[in-house]
Amino acid sequence: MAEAMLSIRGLRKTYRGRNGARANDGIDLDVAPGTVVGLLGHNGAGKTTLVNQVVGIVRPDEGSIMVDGVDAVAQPHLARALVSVQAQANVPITGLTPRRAVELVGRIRGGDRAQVRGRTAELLESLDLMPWADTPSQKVSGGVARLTAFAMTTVVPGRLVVLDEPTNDVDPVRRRLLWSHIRTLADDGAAVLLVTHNVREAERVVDHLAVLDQGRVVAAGTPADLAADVQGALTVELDLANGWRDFPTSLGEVAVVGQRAVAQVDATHAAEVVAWAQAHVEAGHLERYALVPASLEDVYVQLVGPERTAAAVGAPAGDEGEDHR
Ligand SMILES: Nc1ncnc2c1ncn2[C@@H]1O[C@H](COP(=O)(O)OP(=O)(O)OP(=O)(O)O)[C@@H](O)[C@H]1O
Repeated sequence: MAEAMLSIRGLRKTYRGRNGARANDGIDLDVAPGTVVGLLGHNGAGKTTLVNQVVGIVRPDEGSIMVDGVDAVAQPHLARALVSVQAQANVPITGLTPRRAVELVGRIRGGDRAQVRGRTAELLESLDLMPWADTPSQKVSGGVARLTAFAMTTVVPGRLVVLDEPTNDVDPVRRRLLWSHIRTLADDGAAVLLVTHNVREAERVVDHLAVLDQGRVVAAGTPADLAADVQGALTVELDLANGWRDFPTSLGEVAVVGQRAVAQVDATHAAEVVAWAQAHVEAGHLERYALVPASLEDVYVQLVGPERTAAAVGAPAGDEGEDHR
């Protein structure tokens, strides 16, 4: 990997207060120019805390954060100038239109008027936002507001671009446009740190992934490295007819949600499973079935587990603000 634009070592942060959440517990992470690094993790895993420390909103207890050789803990204002951030919550743009908001940020970030105008039009066009370009912000949908926030972040991108859940609220067609923009940002030389829950889609654009769980990196590598764990595994998806539930023991643990059942099977049992499923389609017990290679999302779920996810969605530790700069 080229020399890192963002280099994090031994990052620790515990929020003070009643519940004392240990949000980051010794994180190491590098993002090189020209690459997209995906940061995955369940709700409360510590992703936003990490981002907030990179941009100097939250002060780490321990560890170092270097942005292009600048010590972001000691000199957050210098580091911030090198970073563009799309925060998890959209910055309010009341009184502006998407076009005005994007142009304004471009000018604030030092872009020249004509360049900013051109780049804004290009972004609005390619994200399919032109129908709302000149609509007052209070009348645009959540997805359009999210895409506008992305355009504001990338109109004059920093050398490090941090995107915290950029696809939230965005429809599937525009999500594709967005993913391709994210890839282009890196291909044009930016180092991109992408926080997302959308494992399936992120897999197509990231070069490296880090999975956070309870404030620690529990797995890291390329999508292929991480998916190697499930090579040879298949996922069978069944659409059940009329509440039918008679699964053979060879399917192992079957997760049923409503009329949909999902199980992992070994590739060596594929023919047997297909024969079984086909017979039950013909008998009217199954509407349809599909056998697909196990995905990175399956690896992710194995790593962080649904029970952890449920536990993490508890009440926040409180103490808002005290630890903020
Ligand atoms: N300002 C704060 N004061 C106290 N605790 C906090 C604060 N911000 C976050 N926490 C706690 O720190 C832990 C990590 O939170 P964080 O927001 O970093 O997770 P996350 O991975 O970004 O979650 P999500 O995907 O839901 O945004 C959680 O237990 C959370 O409740």
